[in-house]
Amino acid sequence: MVSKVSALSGVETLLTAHDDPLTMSITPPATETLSEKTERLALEQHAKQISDQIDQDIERERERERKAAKCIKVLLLGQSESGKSTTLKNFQLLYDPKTFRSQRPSWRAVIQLNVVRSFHTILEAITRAQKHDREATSTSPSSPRRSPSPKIGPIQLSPELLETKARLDQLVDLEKSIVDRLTTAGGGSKNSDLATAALLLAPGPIDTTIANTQLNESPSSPTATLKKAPSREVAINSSIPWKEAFNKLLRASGERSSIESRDIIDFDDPEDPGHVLHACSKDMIQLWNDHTVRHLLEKQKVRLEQSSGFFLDSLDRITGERYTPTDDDILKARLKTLGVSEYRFKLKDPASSGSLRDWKVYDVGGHRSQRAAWVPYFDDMDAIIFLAPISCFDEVLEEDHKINRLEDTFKLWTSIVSNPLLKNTNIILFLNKVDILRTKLAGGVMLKDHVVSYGDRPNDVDNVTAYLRRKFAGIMQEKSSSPRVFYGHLTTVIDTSSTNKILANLRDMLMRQNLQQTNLLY
Ligand SMILES: Nc1nc2c(ncn2[C@@H]2O[C@H](COP(=O)(O)OP(=O)(O)OP(=O)(O)O)[C@@H](O)[C@H]2O)c(=O)[nH]1
Ligand SMILES: [Mg+2]
Repeated sequence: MVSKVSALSGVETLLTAHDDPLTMSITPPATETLSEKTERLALEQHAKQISDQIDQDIERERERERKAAKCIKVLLLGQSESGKSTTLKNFQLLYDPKTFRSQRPSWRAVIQLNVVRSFHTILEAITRAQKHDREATSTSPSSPRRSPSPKIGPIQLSPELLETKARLDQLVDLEKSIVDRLTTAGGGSKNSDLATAALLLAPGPIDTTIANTQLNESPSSPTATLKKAPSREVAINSSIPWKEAFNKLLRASGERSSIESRDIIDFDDPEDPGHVLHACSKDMIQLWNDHTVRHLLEKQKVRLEQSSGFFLDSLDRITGERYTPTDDDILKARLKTLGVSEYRFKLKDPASSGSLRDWKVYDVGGHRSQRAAWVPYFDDMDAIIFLAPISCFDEVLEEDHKINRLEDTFKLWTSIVSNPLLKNTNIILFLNKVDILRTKLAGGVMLKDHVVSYGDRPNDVDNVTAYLRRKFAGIMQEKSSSPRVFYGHLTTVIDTSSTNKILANLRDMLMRQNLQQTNLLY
């Protein structure tokens, strides 16, 4: 039997079941007088008002929760090696340090790989110099056309140096084994997570021809010498949680259950590349500090100090027996991104009494072949952080040696600010790698040789950054798909303290905007 009761409205009370206990308990007595009835109806009216108020409060609270739950989304964009993944690491270190630090063992392997690759480059440079040396001595003076390239020239390589080099040749094999270890824990496919984790070698062999270390001409300046980016890199398919998989694997092999990274790193594992690195430590340090080696690298324009994943100034520490990466090491580690990956954080919202707000930060691969994957993420972003590596004004794209990296960045910036899908999205520019820019300018590399319009302005960091900043702002003003405020920051995203301040300001701005949009703040 059905009984429908509107308990708080006496007038509208509908009784269909006179024997229902609840109905009977609220039915007015038959002897009710007029004044009793008036008093009862007034009470019921008052109760209804309270009930309605409660309903409204509940509904408002639900609405607030619904709106507050709207997550803030940030997309990191920029060309390859602009610093997107490093910016993401800063987010993680700032807002999810526990997860960041639990990933130390995987980053340790990447850092070892970076070190070994740097040595691979040095060994190749020495081989090139040897080849030139041989060519120089075998060339007869009567055939001047075959004289060695003036860019390299004969360099006297001592027998000791060549012996050191021969001992370090084993690092090339170590490189392969570290990649294997990162992918399938030693080459097998026992661990299915890692078997599919696919740390990939980007296509193209290491190109060691002398011509590539010399002339690549910038379209903006026919006389400019451009630095060739390394042509082979290890990349990660970001759709797979490789760090977690790698940690899991190490835990399994070490039969450890703790998630503390120091416990996970199994220093006694005979397969750990750390043993070979430690055994080679003295030779590595000696080779890197050798004057002849530095000289031939300089002659071949191999500037490892300015390249990604440079750790050679910390060899002593990194080749130590029980090396564990620091936070700074992890920020400097280089692993190319493939695909798009989403990272979630919960951040305290200072504007709403410290309640937690979900954030999603998307990191994408910046290589040209990866850029088509960006577009589906343009919808519904609160902000884009665009990374412009301004130190790269004298470099070419790894994927196309005819294209200057700064020119590519300007083109990308133009296409992002003018994209109609992004007209409601905040765009924040990071003019990144200011530290490298400073070193380059101090070393005499002239911006005007690559950006003709710079003219005879002083070649120092203040003037150069102000000029580039104006250029980016000008493009935004001219091309933007909607009126926008230009947010431009000079950054060195491997420097956590300065980057954290910028990210904290960004966080506050986005939280405030998000609240304004949901009409809760005002
Ligand atoms: N010295 C210096 N190095 C930086 C800076 N920003 C990033 N790096 C380094 O540059 C390298 C490339 O940075 P990533 O963050 O991997 O670049 P990315 O934009 O994610 O590159 P892709 O994944 O290929 O798209 C890493 O080794 C970083 O540590 C900076 O401001 N200064
Ligand atoms: Mg990346």
